[in-house]
Amino acid sequence: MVTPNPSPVILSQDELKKIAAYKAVEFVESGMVLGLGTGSTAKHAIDRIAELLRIGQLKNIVGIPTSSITHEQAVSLGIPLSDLNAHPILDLAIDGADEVDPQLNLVKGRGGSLLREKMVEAASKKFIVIVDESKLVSHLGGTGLAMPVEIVPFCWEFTLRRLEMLFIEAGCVGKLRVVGESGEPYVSDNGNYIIDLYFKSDMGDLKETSDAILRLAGVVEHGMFLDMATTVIVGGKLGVFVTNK
Ligand SMILES: O=C[C@H](O)[C@H](O)[C@H](O)COP(=O)(O)O
Repeated sequence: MVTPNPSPVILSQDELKKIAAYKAVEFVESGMVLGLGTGSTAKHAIDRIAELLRIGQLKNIVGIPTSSITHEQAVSLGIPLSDLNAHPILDLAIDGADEVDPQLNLVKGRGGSLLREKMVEAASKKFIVIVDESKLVSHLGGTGLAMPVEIVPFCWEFTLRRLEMLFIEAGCVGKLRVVGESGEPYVSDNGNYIIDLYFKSDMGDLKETSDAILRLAGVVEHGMFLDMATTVIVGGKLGVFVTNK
């Protein structure tokens, strides 16, 4: 489905994110338990949900945040929150992504959140992904950008080398994510480190790649979200595109 952009004005990337986010919020209904995503696109959706709650167009929403930063945003906007213990099944989750392939597989986590996102989104009956069109790729990892893997801090260099060895034929290089120029490891919401994997050639079969990473002791989770999204909403210069699985 395509909603054409009626405006001839050139929209910024952030405006395209906002359009996708607002479209996703049209799928939110009163009484829903909602997974609240993380990142600059999800932030727009959360702002919009809070606005609709404020003006009474939405009622009785319970939000399940996917990161501490989203938790803070939702609290500051007065969105009622809970967790997976109290709500093991969610009606809908809305979140951004770093890459989306034609089968609606995703790379997520370049902003540092992936484990809580995956837990919440895997527990949702529906998962709407919101992106601007720059996130669309023909195959995951083909952009040469990072595929994040969350690992335990214990002997992280050992785990990094093991990850590289797994994909040595694909020319895989791993880098510990650090905070700015400090050189200090980035620490996730869960107290873990993140290794960014860069593939010189194709990642290969995605399911096999996923399984191989998850089999490695020391790995907590990775940023490939395979077969999880039920809908992707893309904000593009020609309009908003909605694709359902
Ligand atoms: O780690 C961050 C999350 O997975 C984000 O949802 C993802 O990076 C997309 O973020 P943004 O909407 O800011 O591009």
